[in-house]
Amino acid sequence: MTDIAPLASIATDLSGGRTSGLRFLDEQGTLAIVLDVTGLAEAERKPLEDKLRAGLLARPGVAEVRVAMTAEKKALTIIAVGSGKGGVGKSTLAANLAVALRRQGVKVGLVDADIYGPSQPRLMDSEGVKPEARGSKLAPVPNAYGVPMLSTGQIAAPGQAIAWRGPMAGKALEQLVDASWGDIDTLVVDLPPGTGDVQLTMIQRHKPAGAVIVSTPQDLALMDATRAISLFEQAEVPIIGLVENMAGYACPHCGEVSDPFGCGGAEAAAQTMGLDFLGRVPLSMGIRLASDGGVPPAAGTDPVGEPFHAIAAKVAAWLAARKGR
Ligand SMILES: Nc1ncnc2c1ncn2[C@@H]1O[C@H](COP(=O)(O)OP(=O)(O)OP(=O)(O)O)[C@@H](O)[C@H]1O
Repeated sequence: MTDIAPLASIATDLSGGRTSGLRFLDEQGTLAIVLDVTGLAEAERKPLEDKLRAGLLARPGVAEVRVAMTAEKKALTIIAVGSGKGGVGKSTLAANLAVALRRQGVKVGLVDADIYGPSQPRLMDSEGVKPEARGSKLAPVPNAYGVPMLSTGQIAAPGQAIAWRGPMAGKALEQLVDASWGDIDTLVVDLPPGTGDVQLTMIQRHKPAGAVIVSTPQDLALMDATRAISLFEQAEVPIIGLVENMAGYACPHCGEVSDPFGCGGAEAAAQTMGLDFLGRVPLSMGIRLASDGGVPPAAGTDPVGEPFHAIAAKVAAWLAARKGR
């Protein structure tokens, strides 16, 4: 019988210490081995498995190698992006936050759980692309911005998701969050506006690490935002901070800055509530045009992307501080 110890040592070397449980299953030289692929991207796993198998098969007495791949189910850090009401730019912020975090080195994915208006496929330039199944799980759709994404818009027929209630919405969210995310460790989740079923499922089942709340500056939007904030606070989900969107409009012709929705309301509200203010994104034609064209402003070098980078830097610092705790 071939000696196991030298084979185990070869396997350790070939896999960078990821193998265990090496044993012969029969007298004919069938070898079984466990390969821990935790933290490896999907594309890295197969080559490693092949290398290990080839290395072992090259040894005398080994006729077949059965590799069992295992991976620890890692807990994803979820950042929920919410708003009190629709149309305040929550999806725009979620997309750009994800892209900007990626640029800052965070391994981030994006989940579009906005069943009333899934807009991430458009924002991330992957409209019409359906996610494939990887085993029993969905494989996130890649894009040019390095932020794999899954959207309710990709798993439901157009207009169908809006009718989802409680269990259906919960199941959809489950599929999106519990997908085959590979080496992604942080998920930005674009929630529907308000405080409905999806928010409750998100909070109860997937416990976000923190929430970013988006509001426009006017009082009514801020009142709605306050409701979204209290939902998270009641569930003990920390509020990472508040973002003021569509604040201040610079006229493309004369350059004069006006404030159609007011300005500074969200910052003042954050102060009153004892929350961090993450930043202000101006109302800008550039942001609207780039977003509708499937190019998140944070992906380019145009100055319109800068506010998103500043906000993402604060969120990244929050994530780093949380890790250090
Ligand atoms: N700062 C901005 N400047 C200009 N246009 C913006 C800005 N933020 C968002 N928009 C535009 O406003 C519209 C609504 O934005 P978005 O879809 O992000 O809002 P939302 O809060 O996610 O809405 P919903 O809840 O309906 O999904 C989009 O056309 C978007 O391009």
